[in-house]
Amino acid sequence: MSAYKDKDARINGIKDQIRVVPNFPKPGIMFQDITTLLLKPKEFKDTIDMFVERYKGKNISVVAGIEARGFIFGPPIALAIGAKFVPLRKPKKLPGKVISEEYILEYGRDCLEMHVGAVESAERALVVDDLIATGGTLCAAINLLERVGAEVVECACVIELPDLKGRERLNGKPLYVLVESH
Ligand SMILES: O=P(O)(O)OC[C@H]1O[C@H](OP(=O)(O)OP(=O)(O)O)[C@H](O)[C@@H]1O
Ligand SMILES: Nc1ncnc2[nH]cnc12
Repeated sequence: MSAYKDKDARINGIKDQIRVVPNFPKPGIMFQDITTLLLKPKEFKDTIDMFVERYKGKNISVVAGIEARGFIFGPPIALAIGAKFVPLRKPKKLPGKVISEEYILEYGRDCLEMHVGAVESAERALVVDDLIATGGTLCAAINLLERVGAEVVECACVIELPDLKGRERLNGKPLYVLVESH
């Protein structure tokens, strides 16, 4: 689902603050830069508020944020809905026992890890990131959570690159995005 199609008045303001940088980090990539959105308190707050309005009261006990940019949007959402925040990190960053999932990116390969014991069986989880491109990263995050028995209620991203069809890799898990970029 995309809030963009709902024509919420806040959406255009959010979209306008995302800078598109051609050919970064590699030729042919149109990089969606959310650091410019973070410089604008109103639009940054609108972004968080829109997610909080959607997920408050949905009995979500864990917000899982994906390194690095999911660490910007995930924690304020978690605090506002009364959920814990669990970081899903790149390899060798977490000090405790972890489970790992490898995945393929638009511009390379990577791996996500989660601390064993951070999420318990039957918990209701929301996965948060800034952007879905090919969907490989979100797919790895969903797998990590489901391996420990959690129910992934939805994935939430600020931006979707719909041309890359990442949604189709989420095995039917719902995805909610605020902005589509072509
Ligand atoms: O849908 P996908 O094709 O998997 O791509 C989306 C992922 O790519 C970006 O992160 P990146 O891997 O560049 O890491 P970073 O946030 O640490 O820079 C973005 O923040 C998502 O996490
Ligand atoms: N085009 C893009 N912009 C920003 N982050 C990305 N991650 C994968 N593709 C991306």
